[in-house]
Amino acid sequence: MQQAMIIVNPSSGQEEALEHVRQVVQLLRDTGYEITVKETAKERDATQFCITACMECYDLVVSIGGDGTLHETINGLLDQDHRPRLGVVPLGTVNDFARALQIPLNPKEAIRTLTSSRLRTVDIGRLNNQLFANVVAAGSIAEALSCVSSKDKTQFGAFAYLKEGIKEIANQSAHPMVIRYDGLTWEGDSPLFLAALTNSVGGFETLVPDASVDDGLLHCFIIKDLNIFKTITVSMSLLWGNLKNHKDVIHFTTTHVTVSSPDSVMTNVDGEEGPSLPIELSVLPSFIQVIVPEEE
Ligand SMILES: Nc1ncnc2c1ncn2[C@@H]1O[C@H](COP(=O)(O)OP(=O)(O)OP(=O)(O)O)[C@@H](O)[C@H]1O
Repeated sequence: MQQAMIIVNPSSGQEEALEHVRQVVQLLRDTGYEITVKETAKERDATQFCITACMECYDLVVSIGGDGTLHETINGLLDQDHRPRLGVVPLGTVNDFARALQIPLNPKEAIRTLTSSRLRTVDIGRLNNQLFANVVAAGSIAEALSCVSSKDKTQFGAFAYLKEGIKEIANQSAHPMVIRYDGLTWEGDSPLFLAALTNSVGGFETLVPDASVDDGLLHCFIIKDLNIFKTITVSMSLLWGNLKNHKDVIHFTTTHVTVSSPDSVMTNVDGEEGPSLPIELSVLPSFIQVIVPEEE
């Protein structure tokens, strides 16, 4: 019999997570899985549970929660020989990973998708000694994004991030950064360096429209030091899906990049606060298999 582990953050999804778990258990049991349910109580629990699933050769891990729970779950796959398939039931406010894979954002529909026979092979990123599923941002805007409240995210969606980002640029708080990739070095003041694996970043599917989950690439952006007027034009470019062509934005794709600064600069990793610079990023191509909806 195949074994599935359900990792659930009971505090996500307006406290309805446990009701969704009951449906997932029923569905997967009917499909012939033996089920283990693990509820997270604190940071890193999801990582520990996923490590157990790898060591005990589970066939499937289902992450029920927001992008934070998903991020912690995939971190259990680091340096493991056996990596279970992944199912996702998105209960967060942004759900970038589900968006990028066209997994329904409605939890009930996402649960039905778990019986799909279609798997998608997906790249994962490595940041120093941890993994990420979607995006790493560094700089003063990244710091501001970590402070976006759940209330604002629920109320304004992706625009809550835009609001904080614009406010931060208006504060003119760029940091000196040194960014090295493919034998090249960029040095200058920047309020934001961003590396995305997927086309959905902070709920914006227009930021990196051409990124795909299996292209083996980090899609990187360096925003140059901006004044208020340029901030508006950069924001418009983001919304229109052509940020990479803006003259105050440097865009490149790579498989390996390092970012450092003489200042103390924080990062944001998959929407949660990350380590401070320096960071080294790389791609782990075709790292996991994720259950996605059947093709129409
Ligand atoms: N039982 C728990 N109670 C409170 N927090 C928890 C619990 N279990 C895990 N956490 C922490 O909550 C963090 C955020 O969880 P998650 O992203 O799933 O939910 P969310 O905040 O609803 O989503 P979003 O960030 O998209 O709004 C996780 O990174 C984890 O460290």
